[in-house]
Amino acid sequence: MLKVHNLSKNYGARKVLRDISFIVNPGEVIGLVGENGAGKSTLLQILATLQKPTNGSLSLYERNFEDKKNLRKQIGFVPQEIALWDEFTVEENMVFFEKLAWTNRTKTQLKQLCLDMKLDRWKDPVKSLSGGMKRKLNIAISLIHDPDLLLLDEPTVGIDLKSRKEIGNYLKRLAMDEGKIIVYTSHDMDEIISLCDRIICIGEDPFYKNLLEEAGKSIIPV
Ligand SMILES: Nc1ncnc2c1ncn2[C@@H]1O[C@H](COP(=O)(O)OP(=O)(O)OP(=O)(O)O)[C@@H](O)[C@H]1O
Repeated sequence: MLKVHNLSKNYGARKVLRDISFIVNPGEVIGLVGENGAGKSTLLQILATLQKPTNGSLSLYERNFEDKKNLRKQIGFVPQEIALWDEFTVEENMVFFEKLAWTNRTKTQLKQLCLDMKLDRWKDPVKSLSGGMKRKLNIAISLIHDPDLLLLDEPTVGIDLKSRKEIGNYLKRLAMDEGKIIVYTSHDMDEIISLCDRIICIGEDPFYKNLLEEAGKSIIPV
């Protein structure tokens, strides 16, 4: 279970997140929506332990977020910016990140993760991949250490519709079958509506809340 209690984040005088509290249960896919600059990436980075909140407390399965070293073993993060070794092949990238992970994986398992993400360019250098293919590889890398909490910041930008649906279904199954917690930001409301169990609306603008309520989605009050 992920618990966030009275979380705030200021950048200097700018108050980005104000007093946010919510709980996410194992097996849930949570959408994070809001206008540009609302604070979605900031919240994801705090959940990924990459930023400290100004105030508030967080825990994942009762492990406090002060315990970063152990917590990071339980968290997978796909940032907005693609972070890969361009000169290396897909295989070499997967093997490199496997060495940094805490779980040992065979090459067959690593290759299967790429195939699960609809990426079949195992022997090709990353620099020869399209933007969407690089994003698929980024998602596969985030899954290598089998995290309990998976955080994805606009992961499907540039990915074709068919692959997006397949990756979405894969993530949903991961949550349902293995109890993973998935928190996901996207500006694609159709994707959010079809993929997410519950949704957090960040920011003051009621646009997203109204739209989601009209679509009959469950909104997490923060
Ligand atoms: N490191 C930083 N230093 C100062 N201000 C920051 C920093 N990072 C983000 N901000 C500001 O915090 C606010 C929230 O930014 P954030 O990237 O979290 O928004 P977002 O909801 O993810 O936006 P988008 O939909 O455009 O990706 C913005 O006003 C941004 O300018």
